[in-house]
Amino acid sequence: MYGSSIAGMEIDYRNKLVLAPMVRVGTLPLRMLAAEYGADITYGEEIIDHKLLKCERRINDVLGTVDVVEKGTESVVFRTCPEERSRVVFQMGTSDAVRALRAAQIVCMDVAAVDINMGCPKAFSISGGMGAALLSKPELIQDILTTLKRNLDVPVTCKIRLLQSPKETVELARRIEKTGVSALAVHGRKVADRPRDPAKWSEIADVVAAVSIPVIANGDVFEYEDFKRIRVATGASSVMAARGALWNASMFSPKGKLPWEDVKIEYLKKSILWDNDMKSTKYTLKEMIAHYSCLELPEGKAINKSDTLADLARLYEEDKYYEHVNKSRGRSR
Ligand SMILES: Cc1cc2nc3c(=O)[nH]c(=O)nc-3n(C[C@H](O)[C@H](O)[C@H](O)COP(=O)(O)O)c2cc1C
Repeated sequence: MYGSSIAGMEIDYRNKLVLAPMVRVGTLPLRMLAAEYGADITYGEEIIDHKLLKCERRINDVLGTVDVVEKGTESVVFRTCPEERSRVVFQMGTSDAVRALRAAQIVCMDVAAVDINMGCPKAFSISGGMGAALLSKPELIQDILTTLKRNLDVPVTCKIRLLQSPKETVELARRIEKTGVSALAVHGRKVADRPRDPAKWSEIADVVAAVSIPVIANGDVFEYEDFKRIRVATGASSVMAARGALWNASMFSPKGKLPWEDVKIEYLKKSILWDNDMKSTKYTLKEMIAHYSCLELPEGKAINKSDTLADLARLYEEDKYYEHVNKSRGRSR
């Protein structure tokens, strides 16, 4: 059912495997695929409050989805469906409590929780006072989180990076806990760290020891076994994976990883099924190929030249599936 009330319902953040928020990657197909393999909670990509405020909510009867679409256009900013309602987390970029609340109200009836990104080190985030810029503004963090917490019926959470010293990170985590958030995700890297720098699990452990809300540990979890390793090392309630899941979403499966080529095709099929944004599908496929193979080979070049999902379906000999999906949509109209 679309938008039916789950007011007051809390996600259980204990012992969960979580798909991390990833720009351009964490759209509906990857979220559904990760959940199929075993992810319990799936974050959407970060969407900036300013962008959300230009959008309206539309029911898409053809796909069976709820679409958040830029007004006056057909540009889908966020697509979700009732099947993922109990596990999808909407992540937002913001630098202002009132704006964050107005934006969150557009999506909150269709998602399980709202998360604020306090870790993005990219220039566009920092210059807008968002993402990691918030880490040095504890009063603003408090204002944003308490405003959302008081006015939304869904759980509110945030995702931070490590500060300069474990003491500073712990102080911030304690302040965040006081706002009443339901969980805190900690990416075990500092703002200046690069993805290749090892995540500091011991500094996540310091946060876990200092707060009593569930902590979601994030950083360098690539294999199913790593979920247990990071939980043992940090004591965290739950674990979040980003790049590992982007490269091979079957990492969430207790049965072990499937060959990445198979997962790639499953991802393409989900993209077709949910009529995903072509830029998101192309980017995600290219990231998989760049990791396991090479974008300079014919496959990568062909993806670059593809303009539509139909082109990709043809490239991977999934044209029959593409036609079948489109025919059945025609019938449901
Ligand atoms: C392609 C990509 C996009 C990302 N986008 C976001 C985002 O939208 N919001 C966010 O909080 N973190 C984002 N991140 C950071 C991840 O959520 C995660 O914190 C980081 O990659 C560390 O986890 P890992 O070691 O499992 O990759 C992104 C990471 C990647 C690789």
